[in-house]
Amino acid sequence: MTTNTLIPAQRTGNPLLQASGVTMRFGGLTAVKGVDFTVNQGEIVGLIGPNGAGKTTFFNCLTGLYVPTEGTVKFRDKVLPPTPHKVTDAGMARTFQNIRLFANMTVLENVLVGRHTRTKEGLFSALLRTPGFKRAEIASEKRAMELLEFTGLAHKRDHLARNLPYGEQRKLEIARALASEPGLLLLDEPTAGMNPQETQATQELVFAIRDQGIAVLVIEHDMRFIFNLCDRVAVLVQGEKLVEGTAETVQSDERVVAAYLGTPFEGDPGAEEAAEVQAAEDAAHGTVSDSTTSTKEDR
Ligand SMILES: Nc1ncnc2c1ncn2[C@@H]1O[C@H](COP(=O)(O)OP(=O)(O)OP(=O)(O)O)[C@@H](O)[C@H]1O
Repeated sequence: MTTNTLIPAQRTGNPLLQASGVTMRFGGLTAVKGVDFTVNQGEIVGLIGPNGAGKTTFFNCLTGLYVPTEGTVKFRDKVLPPTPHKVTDAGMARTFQNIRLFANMTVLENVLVGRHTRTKEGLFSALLRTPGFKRAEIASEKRAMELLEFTGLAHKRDHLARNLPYGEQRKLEIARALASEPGLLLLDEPTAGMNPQETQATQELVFAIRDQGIAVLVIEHDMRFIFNLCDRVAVLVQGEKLVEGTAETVQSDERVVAAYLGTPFEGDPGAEEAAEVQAAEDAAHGTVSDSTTSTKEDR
């Protein structure tokens, strides 16, 4: 991976993204409830939680896809504009849970599309192919090639996106997001469907991105990936932030284990269920068994 083409890291630790009291309701359902959340410059932060916990909804609130029902999201101390396009202009870029590439465009063209927020030339100069437009076009292509080298895709520049293997499509999504020169990159399940080698490569890529001074916020179900990668992890459960801290803090928190696995079992596995079945059978046959009186508290 070539990393020397990008700007060196400036890791100051200042707040970059600040969400305060973010709530998102869909009709009667509150998907995200009063979440406070910060990403500092130079950090890799993870957002985890069981299925349906509200992670993607929260992401969508951060990236302008949804306007939160309550609360504010600030990026570099300014309240974020409420549309994805303006959020990208402001310096936040994202990838999606389901890959969204232009399948029939080449790898290079996909990255060039990602550059459009950073080029000032308008439609008029593009149609007339003014000198200014040509200069901007050359600069854009140079930058796009740097990003393809950085993500290890330079040799595939002329391949159609749809012909790339799955892992490379995910990398291309990241290259395209980086093309908007973000200060913060948001990754929604970047390793979904990847094999262990691809997951490892993604981990290295995310570290390299952070080393270029870009903060990263990542949603992921792969716990090993998250705990290896992140400086800090926040856990959402039923729309609320349950715990936030280092990998060690989160891993050792019993509430997190309970949220993922259900309440920890006490007693003999299956004993309570067996007692219920026995009681039902006894009731059906008009008999009484000792097991009917056995409860978890008794044991
Ligand atoms: N557009 C929507 N309209 C109505 N309900 C929604 C909408 N989007 C999400 N929800 C609901 O909000 C809750 C949170 O969903 P969300 O997709 O944010 O969870 P998640 O943590 O990202 O889940 P997963 O890990 O399965 O992707 C769920 O109950 C979901 O059904």
